[in-house]
Amino acid sequence: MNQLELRDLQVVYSGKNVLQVEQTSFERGKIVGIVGPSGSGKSTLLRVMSLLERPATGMMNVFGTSVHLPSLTHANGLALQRIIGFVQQKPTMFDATVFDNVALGLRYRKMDRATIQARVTEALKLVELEDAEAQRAPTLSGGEAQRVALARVLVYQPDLLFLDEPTANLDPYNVSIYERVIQAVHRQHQTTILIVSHNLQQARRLTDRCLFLHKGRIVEACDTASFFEQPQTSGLQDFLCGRMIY
Ligand SMILES: Nc1ncnc2c1ncn2[C@@H]1O[C@H](COP(=O)(O)OP(=O)(O)OP(=O)(O)O)[C@@H](O)[C@H]1O
Repeated sequence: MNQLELRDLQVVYSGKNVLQVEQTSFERGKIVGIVGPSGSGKSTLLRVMSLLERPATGMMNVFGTSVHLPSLTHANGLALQRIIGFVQQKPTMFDATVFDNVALGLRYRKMDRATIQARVTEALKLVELEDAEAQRAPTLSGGEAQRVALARVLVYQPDLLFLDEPTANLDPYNVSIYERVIQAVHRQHQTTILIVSHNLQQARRLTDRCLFLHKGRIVEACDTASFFEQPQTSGLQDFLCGRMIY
């Protein structure tokens, strides 16, 4: 099965339903944008799909393998976790060199030194930070840190790449590097990419498909051109026009 699918997903915080998805699927090898107002559940959705958080209910089927998310243990989820690359909104840089930060996932996978060296060099070159290998990661600028965070997941060549507001707070130069990298990775590896973005132009530039999340529900999901040119619901129409929606 060439799909990533969610069914009967529900996330509840302090008695409040913050995410409720009956069914949605993502075609393998596509870039999908997730947009919606602040607090609509976008980051929660990515955290749950990255297995960092367990929902109250929900099944996820990843290319034919089905998992019951609430009961998934760390040990049972490990194989799946290893094909997922998640870059969080505010990535943590460990107090080590850029090289060691990027090598982390490969060391967990017990790869040999030569492979680690080659993969890290390649990933840093891709994000245009090959000269920063020896720099202490906490001294990086915000834009550089975001690119290192991306290199840190690209280095293990994930099948699924989840990006949460990857270019918020970056200048146009860093945004364009970041977008080029995403497109190059997608072209080369046909990675399935989900990207949360408040930058509607970016969602339009990068994605094949978009979904609109409002109050924890997927209200609209379609190809990117239709999403922006023919929004069906008043919620999405208002959102795209910059009107406050409730
Ligand atoms: N750990 C938590 N405990 C309680 N409530 C939470 C927790 N995490 C998120 N929430 C709530 O869940 C809702 C969805 O949050 P989420 O961060 O997923 O929204 P978002 O769409 O990503 O927002 P933004 O665009 O502002 O980043 C919000 O109302 C938020 O306050």
